[in-house]
Amino acid sequence: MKYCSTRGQVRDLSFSDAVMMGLASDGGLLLPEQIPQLTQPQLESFSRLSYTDLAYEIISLYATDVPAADLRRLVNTSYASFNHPEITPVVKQDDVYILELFHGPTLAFKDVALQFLGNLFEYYLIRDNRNLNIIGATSGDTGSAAIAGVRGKKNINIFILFPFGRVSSVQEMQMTTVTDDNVFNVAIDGTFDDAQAIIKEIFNDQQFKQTHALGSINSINWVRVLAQIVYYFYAYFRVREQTACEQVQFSVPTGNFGDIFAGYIAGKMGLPTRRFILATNSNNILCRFVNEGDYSLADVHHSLSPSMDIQVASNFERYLYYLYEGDTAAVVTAMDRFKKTGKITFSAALQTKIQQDFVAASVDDQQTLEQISSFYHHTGYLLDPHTAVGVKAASKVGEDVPLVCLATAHPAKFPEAINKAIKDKRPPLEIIERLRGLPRRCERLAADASLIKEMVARNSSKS
Ligand SMILES: Cc1ncc(COP(=O)(O)O)c(C=O)c1O
Ligand SMILES: N[C@@H](CCOP(=O)(O)O)C(=O)O
Repeated sequence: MKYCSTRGQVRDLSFSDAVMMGLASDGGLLLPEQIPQLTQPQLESFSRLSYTDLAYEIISLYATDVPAADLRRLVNTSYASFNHPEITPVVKQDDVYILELFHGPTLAFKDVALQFLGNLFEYYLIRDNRNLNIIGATSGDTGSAAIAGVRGKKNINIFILFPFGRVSSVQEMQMTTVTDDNVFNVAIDGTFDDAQAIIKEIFNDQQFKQTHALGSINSINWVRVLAQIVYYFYAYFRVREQTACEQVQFSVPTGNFGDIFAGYIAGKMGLPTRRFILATNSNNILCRFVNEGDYSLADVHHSLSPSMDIQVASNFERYLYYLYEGDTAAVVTAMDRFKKTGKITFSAALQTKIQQDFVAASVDDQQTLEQISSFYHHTGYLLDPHTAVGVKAASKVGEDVPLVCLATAHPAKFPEAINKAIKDKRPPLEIIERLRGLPRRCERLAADASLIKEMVARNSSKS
């Protein structure tokens, strides 16, 4: 399998080179040159596999230059850190299938890919005897999952930027209580979008990137998307066992468009699914894109589902590549226009195509709180605010097939929102309680790429 950029200037990369390149050197995002199509017998044989075996089979279709025995070991090691034997179990609550993606070390879906990516990085670094400086942006969950994926690993430094005061207290504690020498937490004065823009700006300085051996853990990195494809298949097989359904529908709470894009790729591989439900909070740029063909920037709102407080959705560019049928010049024109004007509009014909892939709804904070509360009182099951956005959106635009809602985080990560939804309800968890009172390390900086570069340069030789 070879990889190419959405912007057309990079092609023919191996999987390993794509992993290490992160952001494509022409400023685009990397994608596989073809998407493998699963045959019916393959689907049937995959349906009987455990999560880790399924992950191995799917990842091996894309990671074609990693020797089979090494890949199997990497996959097995990555999912051994999960606290549920099924890794991503599906539980039925009322008439909704909840795909629980929060059984990893930091209690969010990010662990599914970042445990694997951390191990993959370590594998390459040992093999090639080199160092890596990871830089990443987080609105709360990617940061702690990435840190958990690489902490204690030799030859790696990690620098994580998060928006000051905009992540939940638990998310901040999960990051800043990791005081290992190779972990650098930076609270920036700005939004997640500012943090992500800084990361892309630094990656686009090719000389700095080479000199300091930069690596990416955000969904900029194809591996993030790849590892997330697996659980869409896993969930479909579990629901099919219970319902004998031909198709399911997934509702995906969305911010950076990475998770739902993984589902979209699964669909292209042959997953029997209806249109994906794209669920946003009040930061609804993606919802407007689907419903009105209007992808235009607005201010970032601070919501009760803070990990989705995003306007500039990184993986949107990957979807554009398919929407424009691989026309990289059209992708470049659209991305340039967005950079200059903050807006891309889509013709009626393109809107029809978009609406064949997605339906969308946006859910405000009040509706999120009501959804958490009503679901809890009806079923006894506590939804985190992001998951609640997905469940509520599905009630607005879902179709008449079994519904799988992605539970992207554990409610214990968002005590403020839970407490607002259900008076006096606190979902304490031992692994979080243990962090309280631990020493913390975090630097606060202005949202300025040059300050982050200085920090990386100052520390990069220490790995
Ligand atoms: C808990 C949670 N749910 C949903 C999302 C949205 O996922 P994506 O950014 O891949 O669209 C995020 C952040 O990315 C998150 O942390
Ligand atoms: N919601 C994310 C934002 C970063 O997205 P990513 O999927 O590109 O890493 C977070 O929790 O940090």
